[in-house]
Formats: sequence, C-alpha cells, structure tokens
Amino acid sequence: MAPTVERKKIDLAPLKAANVPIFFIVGGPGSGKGTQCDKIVAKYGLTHLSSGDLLRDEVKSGSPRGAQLTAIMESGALVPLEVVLDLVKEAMLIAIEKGSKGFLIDGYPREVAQGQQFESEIQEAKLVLFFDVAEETLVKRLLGRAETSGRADDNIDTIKKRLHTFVTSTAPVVDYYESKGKLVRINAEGTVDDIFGVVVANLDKVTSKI
Ligand SMILES: Nc1ccn([C@@H]2O[C@H](COP(=O)(O)OP(=O)(O)OP(=O)(O)O)[C@@H](O)[C@H]2O)c(=O)n1
Ligand SMILES: Nc1nc2c(ncn2[C@@H]2O[C@H](COP(=O)(O)OP(=O)(O)O)[C@@H](O)[C@H]2O)c(=O)[nH]1
Ligand SMILES: [Mg+2]
Repeated sequence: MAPTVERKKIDLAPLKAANVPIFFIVGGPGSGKGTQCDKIVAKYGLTHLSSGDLLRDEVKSGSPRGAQLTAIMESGALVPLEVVLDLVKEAMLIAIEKGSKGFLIDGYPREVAQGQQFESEIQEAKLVLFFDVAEETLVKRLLGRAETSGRADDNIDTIKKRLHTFVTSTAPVVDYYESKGKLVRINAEGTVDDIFGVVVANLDKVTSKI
C-alpha cells in the first residue's frame, strides 16, 4: 500500500500571478543537470530548484515528511509525486516573494503524471531540456562524484536502480514532451562548456524577455 502522505494547503495565487517562465531539466542520474543549471543561473539569473536537493533537505530537517523519504531514495525508487510537488511549490513561492524571474526545475518531472500534475496545478513549462548521456558514461560520472558527494545513493547498487527507474519512468517523460514540441534534446557527452553552448543557443531563443 502507498504510504500516507502528509499534505498542507498551499496558496499558489502569488506564483500564478507572477507567471514567470518555467523550464524542466531532465536527464539520467549524473547527466550534468546540476552542473549546467549552475551555469544557467550565472548567465540568466533564473532560480534553480533541484527536486533531489529539496528532498535531501527535507530528510535532513528531521520532519515527519522527511522520515518517509530516506528509504525510498536509498532504494532508487521515486518519492510519491504529491510530496515532491508540495516541496517544489513551497520553494517556488519563497523565490517568487524574493522577485524570481523564472525557474529551472532540475530532476523533474520523473514520471509523466508528475509533469501533468505540476502543469495542471501551477503552470505549463516553457521548454524541457533533456541531457542525453549513455548509461556507461552516467555510471562513470556518478562513481567519480561518489568520492566526494557524501550522497547515500551514490553507490553502485543504488546507481543501477536509479538507472532502471530512469529508463522505466522518466524516459517516457522525454517522449511526452517531444510529442508536445517542447523538448530540447542535448547530447551531453561532451565538455561542460560545449554543452553549455548548446543550452545557451536554445535558451536565447525563448528568454529574450527575461
Ligand atoms: N522528482 C523527484 C526527484 C528525486 N526523487 C528521488 O530523489 C533521488 C535523488 O534525486 P536526484 O538528486 O535528482 O538524483 P539523480 O537523478 O540521480 O540526479 P543527480 O545525480 O542530479 O543528483 C531519486 O533517486 C528519487 O528517489 C524523486 O523521487 N522525485
Ligand atoms: N565529463 C563530464 N563530466 C561532467 C559533465 N557535467 C557534469 N559532469 C560530472 O558528472 C557528475 C554528475 O554531474 P551533476 O551535475 O551532479 O549531474 P546530475 O546528476 O545530472 O545533476 C559530476 O561529478 C560532474 O562533475 C560534463 O559535461 N562532462
Ligand atoms: Mg543533481
């Protein structure tokens, strides 16, 4: 049975009224989402929200909601979509109060239903950036990151499960946004700067008003 999820009522009016652009950032674990988001923030001043970081912060906070998450994340499975959506909404509202010009929602959506629920409750994404990297490269990068990340899920067993979850649940997200004409597929096997060049070329087309 699915775990019971604690939910609060969240007033989204200020977020909807701001109507700022929203970009989803999708890619396998270790595909460079976080690395590219840092560079996008430096150039465009968008607000970067990593859904994985929000979940890890919730775990660290010791809240009852956080306690439910540790086991799921260490198993490489997906946290119930309502939990992630509530955390994302709360973080977006705080950023909007501070005058955010738009959002990079990193590691999100992880499943088609998650994207649909976000878009029906908040707003449609402007574009979905997909960092396309072969599994073999992902494993190599994650094992490299494991040496310093301190993340409980950067170990070979969990990495394999995260890759499985990506293929089964998240790959359909890529197809879904492709069919809506919103997907930007970026070959992300190259250097950080080469990949950022492609990112900029695509964002410049839609962010002239930011
Ligand atoms: N929308 C999301 C984001 C994250 N997670 C959970 O949080 C874990 C870590 O997510 P994240 O930090 O995004 O990890 P990766 O995709 O592996 O990518 P990264 O390496 O960028 O941190 C996932 O395995 C999953 O259990 C989730 O369920 N739903
Ligand atoms: N070779 C190479 N390594 C990268 C690139 N981008 C990120 N990395 C490394 O790959 C690992 C995962 O990157 P990260 O940004 O955390 O990816 P995420 O899991 O998608 O957020 C880190 O160790 C990065 O230093 C890239 O373009 N090329
Ligand atoms: Mg990341």
